[in-house]
Amino acid sequence: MKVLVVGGAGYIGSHCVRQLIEAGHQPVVLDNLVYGHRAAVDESIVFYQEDLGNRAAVAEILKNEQIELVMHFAAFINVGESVHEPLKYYENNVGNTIQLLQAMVDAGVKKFVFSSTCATYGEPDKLPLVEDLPQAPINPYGMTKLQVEQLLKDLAHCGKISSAVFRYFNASGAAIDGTIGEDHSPESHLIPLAIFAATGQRPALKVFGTDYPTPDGTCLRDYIHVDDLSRAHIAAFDKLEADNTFVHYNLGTGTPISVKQIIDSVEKVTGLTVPHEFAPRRAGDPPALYADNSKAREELGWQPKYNSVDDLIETAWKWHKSHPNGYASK
Ligand SMILES: NC(=O)c1ccc[n+]([C@@H]2O[C@H](COP(=O)([O-])OP(=O)(O)OC[C@H]3O[C@@H](n4cnc5c(N)ncnc54)[C@H](O)[C@@H]3O)[C@@H](O)[C@H]2O)c1
Ligand SMILES: O=c1ccn([C@@H]2O[C@H](COP(=O)(O)OP(=O)(O)O[C@H]3O[C@H](CO)[C@H](O)[C@H](O)[C@H]3O)[C@@H](O)[C@H]2O)c(=O)[nH]1
Repeated sequence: MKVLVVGGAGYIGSHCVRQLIEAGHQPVVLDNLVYGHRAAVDESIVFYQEDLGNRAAVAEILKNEQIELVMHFAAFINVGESVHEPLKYYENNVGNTIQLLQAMVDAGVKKFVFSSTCATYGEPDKLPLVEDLPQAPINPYGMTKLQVEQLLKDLAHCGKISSAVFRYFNASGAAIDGTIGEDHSPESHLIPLAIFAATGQRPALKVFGTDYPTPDGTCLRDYIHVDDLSRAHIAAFDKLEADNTFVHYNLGTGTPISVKQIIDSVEKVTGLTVPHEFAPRRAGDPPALYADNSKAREELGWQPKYNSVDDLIETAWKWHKSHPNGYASK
């Protein structure tokens, strides 16, 4: 299948490009490089430095490249920033996505895979999270993703575009060979920050909240390896053959892991100490988020390969050790 990977120079998109090639597909990447890295995508891959909101240019690319399916990873992803700059988030995550979908309709491309998030569930009453729980995001970032999900349902209903939507839990880890990995700027995610604290590249890690109603008082999350995410996306391609399709899946391991457990694991894997200090809760953090992933297992025949957080952190460590300054290390 010839696939346009929008946001393919970003963290998750670049890993998916690799998995697409391994699975025998032909990826073409579109990214405006506002946050992505050209070096995250092999030079042999056709690369368009373009904004997804440029409907005419994207339609042209879709037609010229004879694209059959679009995978959409491009978005602004910082929850805290979305609270202070909602327009920036609605403009890119919703407005530009509408332009992309319009371009697909213009070019007659009908298959779409979308990166959504567990943030669409807000603060759930029940755990683990199953897909049919109510979606009530508590921040603009989550709301932009929920709005696109709704639009995709409507587009499936009228037969214009069939979609597979994936609600990711905490995307983590790096390619097994350590050649590509996570390089967000600014970095806000726990695992890279814990590693940077261990190596002395950053100050002590702040543990946001130690008084949560969890076994050790710190937040519980579900850390899922980027390659496991990518494999689930590819497993859903068959579902998109039929018109009027809208399928949606949680992607997590199903195992809750606390912030303290992540610190312990980083110390074990790196052999270094993670200097850390206790800090107040971070606004908008639910105490616990972890997936019931049985729907993806049953319907896609998918299962995560990385069920041990040590194995997952091992891959992140291999990347950070060999690229202490991310892609700028090259
Ligand atoms: N990282 C996580 O833990 C996580 C969790 C849940 C959902 N997601 C979703 O997964 C997707 C990928 O996340 P990521 O961590 O890889 O983010 P990322 O920032 O590393 O990648 C996003 C890519 O999109 C590109 N981009 C942004 N706006 C663009 C535009 N207008 N035109 C063209 N390119 C544009 C950026 O340059 C970047 O390369 C996002 O949609 C995010 O909301 C991520
Ligand atoms: O310096 C830090 C950073 C994080 N944490 C804690 O570590 C856990 C994980 O935090 P991350 O920022 O790594 O991830 P989030 O769970 O906040 O965010 C994830 O889920 C969000 C939805 O809620 C978005 O989708 C986001 O892109 C995705 O990474 C949270 O309990 C957070 O409070 C710390 O204690 N210290």
